[in-house]
Amino acid sequence: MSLTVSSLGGLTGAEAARLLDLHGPNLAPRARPASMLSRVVNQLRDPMILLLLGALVIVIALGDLSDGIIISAVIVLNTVIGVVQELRAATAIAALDRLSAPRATVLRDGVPVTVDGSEVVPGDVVRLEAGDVVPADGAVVEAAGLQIDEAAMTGESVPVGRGPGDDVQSGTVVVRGRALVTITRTGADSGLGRIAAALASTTNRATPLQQRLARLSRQLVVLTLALTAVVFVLGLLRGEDAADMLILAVSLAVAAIPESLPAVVSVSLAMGAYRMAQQHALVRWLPAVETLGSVSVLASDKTGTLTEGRMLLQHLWTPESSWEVSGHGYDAAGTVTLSDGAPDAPGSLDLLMRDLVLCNDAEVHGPEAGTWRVVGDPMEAALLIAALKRDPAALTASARWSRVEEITFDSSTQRMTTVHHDDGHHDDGRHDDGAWWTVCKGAPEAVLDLVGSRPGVDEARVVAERLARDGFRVLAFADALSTTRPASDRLEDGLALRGLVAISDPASPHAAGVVRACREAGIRTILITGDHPATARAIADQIGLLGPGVELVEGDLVAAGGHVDRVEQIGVYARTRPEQKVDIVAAWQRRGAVVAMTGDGVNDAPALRQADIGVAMGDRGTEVARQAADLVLADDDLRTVVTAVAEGRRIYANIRMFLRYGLSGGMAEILVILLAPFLGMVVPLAPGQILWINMLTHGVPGVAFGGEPLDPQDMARPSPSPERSVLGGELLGQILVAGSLITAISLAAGLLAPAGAVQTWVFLALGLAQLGVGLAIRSPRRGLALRSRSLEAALLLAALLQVAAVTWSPLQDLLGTTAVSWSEGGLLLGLAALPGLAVAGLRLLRRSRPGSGTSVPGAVEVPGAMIGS
Ligand SMILES: Nc1ncnc2c1ncn2[C@@H]1O[C@H](COP(=O)(O)OP(=O)(O)OP(=O)(O)O)[C@@H](O)[C@H]1O
Repeated sequence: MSLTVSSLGGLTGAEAARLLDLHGPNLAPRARPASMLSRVVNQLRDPMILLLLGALVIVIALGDLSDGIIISAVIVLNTVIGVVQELRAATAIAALDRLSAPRATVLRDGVPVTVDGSEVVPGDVVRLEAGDVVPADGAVVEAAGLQIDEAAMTGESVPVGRGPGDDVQSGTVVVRGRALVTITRTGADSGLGRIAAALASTTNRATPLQQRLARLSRQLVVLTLALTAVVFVLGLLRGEDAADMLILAVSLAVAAIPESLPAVVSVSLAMGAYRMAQQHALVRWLPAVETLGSVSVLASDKTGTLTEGRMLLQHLWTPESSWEVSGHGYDAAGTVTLSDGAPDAPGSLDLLMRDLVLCNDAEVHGPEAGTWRVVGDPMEAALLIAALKRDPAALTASARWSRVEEITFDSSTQRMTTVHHDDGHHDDGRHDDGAWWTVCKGAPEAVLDLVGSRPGVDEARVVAERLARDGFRVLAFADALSTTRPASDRLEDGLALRGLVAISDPASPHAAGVVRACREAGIRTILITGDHPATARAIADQIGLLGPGVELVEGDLVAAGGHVDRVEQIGVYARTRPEQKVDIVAAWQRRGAVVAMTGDGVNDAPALRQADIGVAMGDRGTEVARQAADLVLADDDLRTVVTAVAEGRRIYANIRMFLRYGLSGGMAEILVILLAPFLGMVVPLAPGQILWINMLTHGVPGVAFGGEPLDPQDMARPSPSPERSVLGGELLGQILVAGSLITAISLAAGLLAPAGAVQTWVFLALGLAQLGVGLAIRSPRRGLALRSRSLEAALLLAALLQVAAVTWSPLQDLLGTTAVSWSEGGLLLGLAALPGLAVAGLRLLRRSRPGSGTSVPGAVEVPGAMIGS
């Protein structure tokens, strides 16, 4: 405890504020935001836009002014929309960045407080412990077993020991021990600042989905150019007019371009991430939004994730007697009383209590309003609170034992040991050399093996096993008194059993609901814990993780690779070490699972990175875990993972819905142009008309598709992995069906058209049919919720504009259309409705087929009203 009662009081709040003004915030220099010009140029460099520019040159050369105007308008509009969307996405991402900013614990006015990493100033005293990221450069003032991983700065991944006087650099990670550090340099002056400045020029990479879509559009462009050339040459060979053929070729090129595709995707992702943030799910990098929907396994840790994490010490046991502790959570109220029929043994209780206080790194402050405020490990705090219930002066009474040495807690040894020295001043005035008191606490197996076969040990094993079966986390304590200082390499020699404590950490009231919601959503939940198998089993039983055919195994089996062939049967892993989490995740991934995994410890970082979606708790997790995670739960609530998964699925489904809509329309346009000449229609659509259709059908409803609610069917199973083709599954087939239907009715319209009105009829039928298909593929609605009607509104607006194009004379002139009569209009409308009706009919048929997922319960219990509408 020497570090917590340090003479270092840190800065006062006022000094810190002044220094913050003077030195500026502790932020790494950011990449300069792209200039407007570079954003515009970026848009124009898009291959699709280049193709349009080519088309523009050709139509102008041919003297086709109205088509030229439309093409120019589309280029300008596309660029403006692209830039605006990019800016919106950038703003959303910047907001996310701010939300997931690192934090630091500094001493202000002598009290440890958690502040934003950016508020750390030179002169601040920062408290570091395992799992912290050093927030700025500083010098170590006090340290206990401090080990720092400097890989971020030096690339050297073996942790190095650091002691008083040594420097620590910002961005490095505390893997063990604790320290107080005085900050010397912050922000751009610090080590990380220098690295960040060097990296500031690197730009954000596209997400996998964006990359695949970019590839898809490049392929479309190449395909189009090839088709265009073929059509052009064939037409010339047939003896058609060269200018006509050129216009046809340009039309074809224009038709095939899904202009709005990249914008729809990037905006869907960024806005989705922003919406998730509002629901407390902070996505730390955009591709995670895509992957989230595909998660099929959720590997959760126990403490604080599936349990409440508010621990309460309830039983104490020594070989002499046993006691019960009453109270709730961190409430100050509670008493320590002898168990029924147990003999009174105050001496043994006193010594156990002293061990609880001494071998402990937590702090409690208060109580305020009857409750302690806890700093540090909640389990250790529970020990302090129990000691205070017995003796309100317990902490001061133990203060004369100053800690002189320690072996910090390590998940792999599952114990910690501290050595304390008493200065030799006795209450009666005597004085001697003092005494050394060594305390070891940890998992019962770890501690009891250490003390060997001394009296009480066998009974302790039995008691520990019984308490663990009741769901308690059990810790064993052993200690030793000596008149000489124990040798550093033999601290744990000669320890004798002191006793056991049982700590309850009840299952969170939401845990069972999360497991159920995940199951309904096609996600398998597994529990990975460092705790005793009996404790793990008790919790797993309560939350419905274990059932017939589901096994609980221990970490040793994982170490031996025994889990690999039977991961599907294993529901709970107990006594696992952090490094084994990586093996468990990898075994699932080899089976094709997409794994989300929670973790909070410093050792969890590798597993968080290995998982497809690493999940960290925003409040409770260590800084390292947060920085290694893809998803940070700002409310520390596991239910938020389910919300985020639902949002991920919604985004993915909507992108695919838009692809289905956009690509089937594009396909129809190409087929109509390619096939029409064989039916005697040389140029069935002018380039301007095609662009008009594209602008209407994609532009207006495009954004609305991104806002579509989640189809309850999609909540029943993970989305296809984004690693697979975007067009995978049924999507390609659906595009072909809808595209062919639209083609058929458009060609029919052309054939039915009176002489001179072919283009108008094809134009009207093709545009309206696409909108009809859009209406048919949108996600099903429940009730009449107005909020979710934006797609219908967008489609209606587009339909009205399409009609205006053949009825309003300025647009008629621009697009080269002619008026249609009411009866002709009715006929065309009926024709245009057919593809949409057919698509809707096919969908009804598919949904009513048994096993198609209709029977899946739509009501998934997740917070927030994100699912459904
Ligand atoms: N501060 C500590 N001092 C001594 N022993 C501890 C301490 N913390 C945990 N232990 C022991 O080590 C075991 C493993 O703890 P660890 O923190 O590695 O588990 P974990 O995987 O984080 O557990 P969970 O999944 O419940 O979060 C615990 O069951 C406990 O017996």
